[in-house]
Amino acid sequence: MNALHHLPPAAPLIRLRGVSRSFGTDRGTGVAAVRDVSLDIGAGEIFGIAGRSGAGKSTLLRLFNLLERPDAGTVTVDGEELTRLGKHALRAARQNIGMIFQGFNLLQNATVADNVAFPLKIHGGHDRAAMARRVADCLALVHLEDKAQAWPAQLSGGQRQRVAIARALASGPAVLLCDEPTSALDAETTRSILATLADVNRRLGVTIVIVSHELDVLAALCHRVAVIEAGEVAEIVRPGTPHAVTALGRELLPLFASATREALHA
Ligand SMILES: Nc1ncnc2c1ncn2[C@@H]1O[C@H](COP(=O)(O)OP(=O)(O)OP(=O)(O)O)[C@@H](O)[C@H]1O
Repeated sequence: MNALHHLPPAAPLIRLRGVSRSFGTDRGTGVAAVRDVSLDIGAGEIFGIAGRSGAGKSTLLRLFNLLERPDAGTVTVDGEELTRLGKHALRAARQNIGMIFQGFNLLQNATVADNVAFPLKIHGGHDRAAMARRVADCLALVHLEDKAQAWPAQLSGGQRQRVAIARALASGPAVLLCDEPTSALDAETTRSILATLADVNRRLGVTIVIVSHELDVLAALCHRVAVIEAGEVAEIVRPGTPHAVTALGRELLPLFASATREALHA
């Protein structure tokens, strides 16, 4: 189904047009992981990506910042068509797109503060005082001011993911991509990470795209959720959708009424 039926009314911050990505096609055993996906995601939206294992969720997410290069189609973020950019310009454009992962991906040999400062150091242009202020602001946003000098190994899983969120926000991105951000966490910690993401969205206006196999996580946090089947957008559901056409969509709909969602969107 073509997702253009579900465009948000405002000008989209993220626009995918006819995006496809296959793996291993040269050997004739190719997997079409993402097939001709067109999507618009509005500024300030929290957009979920659901799907069974192997449906193409992570590949689709990695196309948003060109961690995966599409074989066909265009990806535009905040007015910049990423698929047209050369290496140097793409690196600059990626400062506008933060990302967090299931495994946190922190530097183990660096303090919390140095982890958060890392993207700022890489891209340069910040003096020490400005960098220190930015790191402090980002750590305050995720309530970890007191852990600046701690090492990742001294933190809980939830605290590590909050450091990863602070690091992803350090360069002031318009977009935060989240790949299974709570899958390594217990239920209570998951709720606290969802609260942090909702807070980041509300306070900073950051547009969030989140992949999760946990439907309750997506239903609690997202304004809309795309259901991916065999690399295609099978449908897009949101609270108030009268009925869903996919099995996952039908599982999602009642979950939109959860207490966690009410708390996050109060
Ligand atoms: N680097 C790669 N090389 C070859 N095949 C790949 C690669 N990455 C993904 N695939 C294949 O593409 C398809 C989609 O994978 P993807 O990881 O995007 O799915 P997913 O929905 O995120 O799955 P899961 O929920 O299990 O993580 C799968 O068949 C997978 O095996």
